[in-house]
Amino acid sequence: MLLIDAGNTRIKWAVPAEDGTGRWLHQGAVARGETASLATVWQQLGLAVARVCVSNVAGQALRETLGSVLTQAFGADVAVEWFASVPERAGLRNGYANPGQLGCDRFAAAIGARSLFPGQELVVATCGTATTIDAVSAEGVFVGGMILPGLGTMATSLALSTAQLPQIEAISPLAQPFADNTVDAIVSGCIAAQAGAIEHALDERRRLAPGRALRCVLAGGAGKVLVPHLRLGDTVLEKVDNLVLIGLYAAMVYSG
Ligand SMILES: Nc1ncnc2c1ncn2[C@@H]1O[C@H](COP(=O)(O)OP(=O)(O)OP(=O)(O)O)[C@@H](O)[C@H]1O
Ligand SMILES: CC(C)(CO)[C@@H](O)C(=O)NCCC(=O)O
Ligand SMILES: [K+]
Repeated sequence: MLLIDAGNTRIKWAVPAEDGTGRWLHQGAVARGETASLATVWQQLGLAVARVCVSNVAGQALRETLGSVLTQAFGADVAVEWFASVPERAGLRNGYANPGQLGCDRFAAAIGARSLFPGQELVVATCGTATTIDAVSAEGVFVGGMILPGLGTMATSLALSTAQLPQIEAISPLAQPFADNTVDAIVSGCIAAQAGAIEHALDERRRLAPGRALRCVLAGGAGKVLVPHLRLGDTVLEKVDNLVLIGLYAAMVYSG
């Protein structure tokens, strides 16, 4: 089995072990523009892949490229499931008014979070190109969520929209919130916006589902930058890598 998380910036993939442990035998990631290089990567691993499950939020052109890369690597007979947001899957009910409108990576991430923390009240924050902060109830309902620019996207939008603000090369942890230079001030502002949105979402969820122990599941590349800045009170933080891939795996092996 091959699992693929095609995001707007990067394509992440993994091959799970067949022993049901959810351990990865192989994994990798490429920039979206390098999708074609995956054919050689996969061929060189000599994988015998019968089934592929893809979460793609990067559009139709990427879907076509990925489709032909999969055919090139594994032959025309390989069974590809294009994972989609549906009203219910793997024990998770989709609370979107129009279930198909929900990004399939968010649906997969929620299934993944629930497979790791079953029966728990969850707020799932995924920090990629966009940041999404979603509520998943203890009963297994994707309640709904928030979408905001991701950490890098926020910083880049400032550089693009202003004369004097530079593009930030790498966001490193900050010593102090009130910075004494431009780069650190941008970083501090964007981190505060991201961390503040997550804290706000947790507050709202505590208000709407009072008296329930809440877990904050944090995923995505920018998550590690945010960890030291999050004020969570008694909410337990669970930092998880590859949450979308974990969710695709859980959906593929689910037997309700
Ligand atoms: N050390 C870091 N410094 C700055 N930004 C970072 C850092 N680590 C991650 N990011 C930011 O995190 C985001 C990348 O996270 P991640 O790798 O999970 O997403 P992605 O795979 O690129 O996104 P997508 O799934 O949307 O394709 C980008 O917005 C990037 O700018
Ligand atoms: C929000 C993103 C970009 C996060 O990757 C993706 O889930 C997406 O394109 N979603 C579609 C819109 C929605 O989820 O409501
Ligand atoms: K768009």
